[in-house]
Amino acid sequence: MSTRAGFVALIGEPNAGKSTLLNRMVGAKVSIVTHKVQTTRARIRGVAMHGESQIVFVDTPGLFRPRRRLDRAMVAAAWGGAGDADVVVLLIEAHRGLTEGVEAILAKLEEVAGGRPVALAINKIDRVKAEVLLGLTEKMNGRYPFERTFLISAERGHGTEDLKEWLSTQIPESPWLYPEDQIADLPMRMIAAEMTREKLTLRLHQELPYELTVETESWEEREDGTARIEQIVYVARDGHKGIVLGHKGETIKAVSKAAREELIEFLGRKVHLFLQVKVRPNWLEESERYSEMGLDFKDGA
Ligand SMILES: Nc1nc2c(ncn2[C@@H]2O[C@H](COP(=O)(O)OP(=O)(O)OP(=O)(O)O)[C@@H](O)[C@H]2O)c(=O)[nH]1
Repeated sequence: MSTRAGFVALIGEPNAGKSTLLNRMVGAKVSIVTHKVQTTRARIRGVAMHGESQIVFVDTPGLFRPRRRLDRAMVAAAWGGAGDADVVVLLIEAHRGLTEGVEAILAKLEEVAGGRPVALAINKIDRVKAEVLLGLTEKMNGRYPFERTFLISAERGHGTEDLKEWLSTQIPESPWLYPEDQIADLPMRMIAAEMTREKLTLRLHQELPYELTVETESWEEREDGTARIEQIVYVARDGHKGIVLGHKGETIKAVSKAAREELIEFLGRKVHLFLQVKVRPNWLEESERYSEMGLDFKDGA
């Protein structure tokens, strides 16, 4: 039997459940899921195997109305991801239906898809009644010629195997793009930084400064098989530093502990994690940060 390999872009509004779906189909935690919106800042890819097919997912940042420069770069990356893909999957939320945000995506979809198959996945079906799903399926298909419609619950795993199965038939015949055991092409450093950012998000909730980023400064493989990882949490203002550190450094200590535990689980070996908090007022405007995040700066104006 011949092998297949190709790219699938997941697009949708923030919070639609893209990361959850990606995690579900890839079967490993490569994307970061939290209850906050806009957590996905990078074009994270996960690789799923289905029979002889290798499906490479491009998890795009939420498509939303861009206001700031970083936001615009994120949106450009999201659409860029869709443009490069062999198949596009539009993920919407069952209980929210055809929102303004979905309307905005539909308006651009034909152009971005450029003749490539687009599937509709209605997620969070666990939150609505069957009648609602029927109505929404009809309405959406009246608006765009979707190749297929899948009714799924990414969280519970309903319908996600069918979607994966279908995707595996839509990608072209090709040698595999990644070694079978490689679950993500995202550099480990970036995954580690995202883990710390997730812990900060969970710990700080509403207090979390939006202008916050985590970078892995150094990653040293030691002879005893452990890894020594240094990360810097960048905040935009002095006042934010205190929030991230917490009283007597409690917050950053707890974050560091939680992130380290997750890293140990992920890597399956011992890790020493060191976090530092630094103020960098202009990080949002620094172009090299954008390229580190896989975002294209030139679209920002
Ligand atoms: N009830 C229900 N909740 C879900 C389902 N799938 C995802 N969620 C929840 O929806 C929220 C958003 O999920 P994410 O996977 O982070 O969404 P996302 O689209 O990646 O969001 P961004 O990264 O912000 O673009 C999380 O709280 C999930 O637990 C589902 O099938 N049912």
